[in-house]
Amino acid sequence: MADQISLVLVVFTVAVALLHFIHRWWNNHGGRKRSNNEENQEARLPPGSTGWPLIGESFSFYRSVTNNHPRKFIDDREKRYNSDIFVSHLFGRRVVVSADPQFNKFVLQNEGRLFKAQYHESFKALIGNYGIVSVHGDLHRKLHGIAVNLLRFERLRVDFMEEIQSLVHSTLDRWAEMKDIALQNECHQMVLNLMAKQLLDLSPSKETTEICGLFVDYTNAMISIPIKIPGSTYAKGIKARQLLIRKISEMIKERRNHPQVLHNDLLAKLLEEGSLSDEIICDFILVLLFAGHETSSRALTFAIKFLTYCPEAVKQMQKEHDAILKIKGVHKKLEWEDYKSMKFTQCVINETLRLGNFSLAISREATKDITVKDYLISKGWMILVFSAATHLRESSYNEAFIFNPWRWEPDQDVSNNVLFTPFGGGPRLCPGYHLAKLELALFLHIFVTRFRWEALGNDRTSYFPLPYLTEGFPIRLHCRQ
Ligand code: HEM
Repeated sequence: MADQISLVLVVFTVAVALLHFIHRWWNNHGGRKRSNNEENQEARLPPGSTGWPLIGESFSFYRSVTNNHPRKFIDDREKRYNSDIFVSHLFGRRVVVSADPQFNKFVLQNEGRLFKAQYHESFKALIGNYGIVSVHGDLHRKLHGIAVNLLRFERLRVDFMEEIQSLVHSTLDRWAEMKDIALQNECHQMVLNLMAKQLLDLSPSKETTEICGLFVDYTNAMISIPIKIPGSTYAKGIKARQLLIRKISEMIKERRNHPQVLHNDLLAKLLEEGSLSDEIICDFILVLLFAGHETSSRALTFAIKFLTYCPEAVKQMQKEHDAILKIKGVHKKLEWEDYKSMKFTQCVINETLRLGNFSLAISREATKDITVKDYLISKGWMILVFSAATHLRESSYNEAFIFNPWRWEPDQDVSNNVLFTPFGGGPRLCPGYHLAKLELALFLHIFVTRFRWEALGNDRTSYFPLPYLTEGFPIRLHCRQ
């Protein structure tokens, strides 16, 4: 027995020593030295570690972003290296992680010149050849311009204001009957219905529920291990993409065959444009559907979650919105001026976007060698623009982990705030920026004027791969009056 224990101890010690040796060798040779630069340039890489072979520092990163504290990964390394730009190795790639707001802004502004959005082939297979997020150059400029134009202020004012309110009201009628709802799922379906209506003129029906189901598979595949074997999450996502593209493509054919039937939606405007092929339109619509509902629906859920634990903010919201209702009358739809008058609501929205971090980090690839703070980032390196780190930095936001909408009262105009970038920046700045804020404001108006509510149980936040509440945030609704 003693012999066996000794043998186990020896094997264990040798294994630990071996792993330690591999770890050191990887950091000294594997991770750093594979840069295409000479020795003197290597020395100027940002500080950092490429962690363990293959897995790198993925586990520490994963633990941090799934544990309610997405800054921990950054905090630990900032302390260790005394730098907010450092090297790491995440999910199979060596990366430069940046929590430096000025450098982050520089990276996003220089998209297409010094950096480019670059995604793995498996992701591109889901997005399509012409999905706006993965195209570059002239085609990107054209598609981005079309998206900005389709979602600009004037369009929102005319085409979206009324529709959003009707859909939110009819959804909340249903919620009022249900009383207990799983808010996260419900918001997901509601925002998908909104996008389906605005993009494809589809009213809530069996078809939109089916599309929502396909989107679950599609979204899961975006964040899965990309193995395309029958039954795998990734394979299901590819299948969902095919079905979704087929649906959009059939709608395009139908519209081309029956031009006399008029539709007031974004697909109609894309067809009027006349310069895009059907394949481009299909990929474009699919990405808009995806980008437009995955982020906004989470923002709606988180806004209610944050408010739930901040009764003072709920009181102030109700005061603001009850006053608007009193002037308008209960049955009249809100107009643009009413939306613009929601001052405290804008603070709640900013704070929700800051604390919710619906786009935790944005990745880019360096297309040239770049020097920053005396560090050299070589061409081909991936850069992780960690906007959440800036949003949750104590030195920028006092008690950064506390929901405090009043912090935005002195300065609600965030357009030039380099510390606050929930919608990214530069040539890929989110074109749905204004729509998302409008959806949030109108939803909050209708929700707080119609309901009081309470949370049913405790929920935990995970930020990976997209922020979500682990229990789906079940709530009980009570009609006000
Ligand atoms: C709270 C809601 C939203 C947040 C936090 C958000 C965030 C972002 C961010 C950070 C980016 C930049 C990604 C990058 O630089 O790689 C982006 C891009 C994009 N967003 Fe949004 N978004 C939201 C809502 C929407 C909505 C409602 C739509 C459309 C209906 C939309 C459509 C897009 C599109 C098409 C892109 C790609 C732009 C490009 O690559 O040129 N987003 N979004």
